[in-house]
Amino acid sequence: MNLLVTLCSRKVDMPEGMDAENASLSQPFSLEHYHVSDEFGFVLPEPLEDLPPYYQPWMEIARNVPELIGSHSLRACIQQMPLLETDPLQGHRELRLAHLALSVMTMGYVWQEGENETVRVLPHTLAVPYWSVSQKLGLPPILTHADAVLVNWKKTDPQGEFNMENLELLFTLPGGKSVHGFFMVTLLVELAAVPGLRAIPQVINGVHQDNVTMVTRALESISLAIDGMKEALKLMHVYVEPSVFYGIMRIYLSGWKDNPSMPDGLVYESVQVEPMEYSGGSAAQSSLLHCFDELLGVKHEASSGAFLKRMRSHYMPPAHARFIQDISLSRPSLRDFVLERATEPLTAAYEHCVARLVALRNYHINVVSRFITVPAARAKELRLRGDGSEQEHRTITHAPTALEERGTGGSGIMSFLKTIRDQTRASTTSRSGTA
Ligand code: HEM
Repeated sequence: MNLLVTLCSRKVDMPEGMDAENASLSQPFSLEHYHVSDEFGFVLPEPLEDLPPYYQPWMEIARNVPELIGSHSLRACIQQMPLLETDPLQGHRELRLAHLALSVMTMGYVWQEGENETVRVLPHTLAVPYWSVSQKLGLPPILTHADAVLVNWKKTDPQGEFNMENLELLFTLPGGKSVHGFFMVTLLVELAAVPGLRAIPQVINGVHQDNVTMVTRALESISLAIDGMKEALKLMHVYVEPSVFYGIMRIYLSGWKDNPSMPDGLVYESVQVEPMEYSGGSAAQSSLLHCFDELLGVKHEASSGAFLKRMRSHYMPPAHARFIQDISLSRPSLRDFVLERATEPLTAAYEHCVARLVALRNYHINVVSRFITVPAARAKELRLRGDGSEQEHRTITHAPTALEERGTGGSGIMSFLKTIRDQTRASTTSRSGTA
């Protein structure tokens, strides 16, 4: 078999006006080629903490979004902000920090007064540079997982470990400690996956070299990494308060696509006259599970598959989307290789991987139930009966009703997540299924 993996990077579907690189090349499959770090995976290594002094007007507002929302003055501050050029921004890291700062301001601007007093127009002082930076990066002009998690961190002690006590957010949103918990636990899930990402080239190159042992070992590493992701996800229960997530934070993560509170979308002033629609931030935009799905040959059902494809095409850094794409195009596929070789350790390693992925998705469903389904039911009950503590009233009864039953994609959350879990289970090579 050819030692070289042929990678046909197709043009990733991008929103109108955005360019994606389009490369066709032949080389062994490697992470580096896709801006995936050996040490940090999809997380941006050592993100910048500040922009040049010219951008202080942005940074001062972006760093104080929760306070300015609290005093109902964020919108006024943004309207008075000077219109800054984006040409002075140098390189990928400055652009990513600028996108994050502009994203945090935008979410605050739109949702400052909750779901009933939304806006139709994002002022040009924010919309024009935001659109420009988004185009340069190939990201949408809304807060994404790539902003809120992948670049929104620093270590308190640079020599210290990656743990919750040693991680700080660069920018935050209303919700206090739970915002830190939510984004940093998600960051730890990304980091836990890194050994699994490092094993992906070994699987693909191993299949091409017809090296059963290499593929088997790499699959075992991926299983361990998926278990590590699940362990990290458990920290959500320690660091995030469900009522705060549901009642305070969630609206700031929601978008203006399929959202009844903003049925027409949002006009980006001086960018385009017609309103535009974008989905809110979600870890469905993380590249991790997309990679493992493509590697293992998980086939999603039409509607959930379409949602995931949209997340991949429009809401991830283009290099990461190409990574996923090229995993999916690699031939022979891992699944065909496993079926064809049919050796006991290889098949067991593959089945185990699928089972671990099902277990992770099952755990995630429990998390979603605790952080969305249960508080949503409680909010409904409180609205009907009017009892409950003052604290409860301050948090969950103010949650947006438009988001009650829906995910950021507007889907019925639980049936969506269970379908994806069941399709994962169905990719097993045995008839009886696993997990
Ligand atoms: C409090 C914590 C969390 C909640 C409430 C939550 C909620 C949700 C919801 C509602 C969806 C449906 C799609 C959408 O609305 O965007 C979703 C999808 C998804 N979430 Fe989470 N999530 C949480 C944490 C995480 C974390 C830490 C990860 C891992 C990086 C993650 C990974 C995913 C993935 C990959 C999907 C797409 C469905 C799938 O592939 O199984 N979530 N999540």
